[in-house]
Amino acid sequence: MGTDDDNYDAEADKTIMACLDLAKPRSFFLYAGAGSGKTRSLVNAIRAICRDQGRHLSLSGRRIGVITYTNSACDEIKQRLEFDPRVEVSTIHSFAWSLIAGYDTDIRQWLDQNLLNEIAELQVAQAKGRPGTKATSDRARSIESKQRRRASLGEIRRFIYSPTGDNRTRDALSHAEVIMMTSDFLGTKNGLRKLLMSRFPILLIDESQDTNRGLMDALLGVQAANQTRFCLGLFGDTMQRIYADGKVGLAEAIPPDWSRPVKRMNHRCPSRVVDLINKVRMDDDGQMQHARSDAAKGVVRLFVLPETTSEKSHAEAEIARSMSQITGDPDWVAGTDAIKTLALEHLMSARRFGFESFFAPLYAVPRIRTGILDGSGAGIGLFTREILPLTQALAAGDRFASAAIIRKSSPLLERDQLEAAGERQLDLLRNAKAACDGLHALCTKEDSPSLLALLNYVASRKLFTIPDALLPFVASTEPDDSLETGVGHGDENHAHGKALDDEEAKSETGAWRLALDATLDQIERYDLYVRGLSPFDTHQGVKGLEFPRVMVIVNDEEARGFLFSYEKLFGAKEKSKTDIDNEAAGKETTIERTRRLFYVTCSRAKQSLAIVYYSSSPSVVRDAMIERGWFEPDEIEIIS
Ligand SMILES: Nc1ncnc2c1ncn2[C@@H]1O[C@H](COP(=O)(O)OP(=O)(O)OP(=O)(O)O)[C@@H](O)[C@H]1O
Repeated sequence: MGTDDDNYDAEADKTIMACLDLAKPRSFFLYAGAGSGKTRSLVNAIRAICRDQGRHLSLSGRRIGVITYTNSACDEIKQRLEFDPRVEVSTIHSFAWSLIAGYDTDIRQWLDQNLLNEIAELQVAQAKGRPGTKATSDRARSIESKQRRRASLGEIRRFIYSPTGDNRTRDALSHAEVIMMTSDFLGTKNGLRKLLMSRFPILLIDESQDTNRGLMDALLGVQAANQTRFCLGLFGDTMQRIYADGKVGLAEAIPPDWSRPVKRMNHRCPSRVVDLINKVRMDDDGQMQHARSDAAKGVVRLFVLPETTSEKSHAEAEIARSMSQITGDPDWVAGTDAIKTLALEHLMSARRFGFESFFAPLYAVPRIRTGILDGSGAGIGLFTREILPLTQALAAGDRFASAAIIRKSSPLLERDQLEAAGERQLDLLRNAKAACDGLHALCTKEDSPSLLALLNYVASRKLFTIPDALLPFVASTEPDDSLETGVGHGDENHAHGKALDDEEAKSETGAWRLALDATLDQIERYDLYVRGLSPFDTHQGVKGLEFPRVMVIVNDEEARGFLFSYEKLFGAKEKSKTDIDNEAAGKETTIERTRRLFYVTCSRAKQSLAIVYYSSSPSVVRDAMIERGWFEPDEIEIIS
């Protein structure tokens, strides 16, 4: 049966291939449920174009553009296409930047106008606000900083966009600015539209339900004006729109002459999970999927616990044990790596995986949040890309790896230094080795040294360059041979045990002051987490991925967000007045948003799925779930 199932939706792939004709392109919209093989169709379609029309592409110097949602999806697709040079796979931000980079005059004008608009908006709010409040002083600061930035625009010759830069400079553009600018330019500048089409006659977008709506509108505009020259291929699932950025009503905005291939089979999930996600979807658009005929039945369980459960990690370990017994699958207890645990909020993962004291303070500062989440923030790289790998190489006695890190990033062995040293090069090497030995000694002396101690040691030995964000915590940058003093400097400088006032804790410097108290083992776990290599992730972060065993943690109270409410979705809490008003006005409600998120998490499971739900009213949840038919009575366990 397997092969029949493999070809169940083969018609959709044929339709797509027919659209991707460079001589006669047609745009298409492949919207289908989870696990239906959309990403697979995308990769197959590109392979087919390269095979059949690759020569034509190469001769005309054009490429197929592919936009993915995350860097890891980008790498995955590149690999599956064996890094074919005729295909350019990028995230939306790098794609946008590749179009507008170098148009510095246009960028400067846009920024100038945008800053003017932002300042005007802030001034209106300021005029209405009460004087003397915190909001007023924040706004005043923001106005000032925008005015300063505006005044300095003339001095910037070349703007940069550096998603992984450790130092933010005045010429750097933010993620949001790059996207907004590109959307505006595509809407108004004919030259840029032509450039886009001549570079990428075919542009395919994966997970397009979450593509920034401004940019999506701009691309739809380009397509509408150039139907015979430009093919836009959208892959996605409206039920999986989980970010606020995506275009609401995208399906309705697609012109009638586009092709709309259909896929109905779920190739990923066992039949019980397909059944569950079909039911979850019933109240949305009612689209149904079939499981493969060779799919296992699989297991789904709902464990409901009181919100007040104190030892949550312990309860979750017990549940994993139960799942192992229920499923007969020993991997549920084979160590956390075999399970993927999905939490609603990063802090919940940080708490469970053990990197909260490093992460929480930095994550609390909105301005630097993105960089903290993707590991690119200012100051982060010193720990994750330099100190951590070096200490690991030293601990493993891997002299080759430690030498490679030093050569790559340490100022001690920079080429200029080596050249200037002439005969004394050996001294430099000895000095670098002594600095490494000292670092190793610091790490072995304490269980796991504090980041502050490490920072000060590294600064005192000039082992790595200290990024601006961390300079306030370095007591002295003079060389210092004493390990003890190196550590001591930090303690002096650092307000140990001193509570920070609110204002300071919310600033980047205040946040670092707290985060530097964390130990190096937290960096190790944080690094695994942001690279997607830990057993934890968020409900949102696993879009597009799949895992054999999935544990979904649901806890509104711990997540403290306002965008999602599982309590309302599961019937433990009444709809609010706003929900009812939104519903009446045809606007999106919290319940709809949460339902889509729940659909995404459940549909990641390839074998078995445990939902661990901390609720204010466990028995109400059980009754509601049975009544709605999402779970059978024997699939629900209340743990008190
Ligand atoms: N026709 C097929 N035959 C066999 N396996 C398939 C087929 N299509 C997809 N699969 C497998 O099913 C799984 C899901 O495929 P894929 O990730 O492409 O789905 P998707 O539609 O992009 O999912 P999602 O929307 O959940 O991200 C993958 O393991 C893939 O290899």
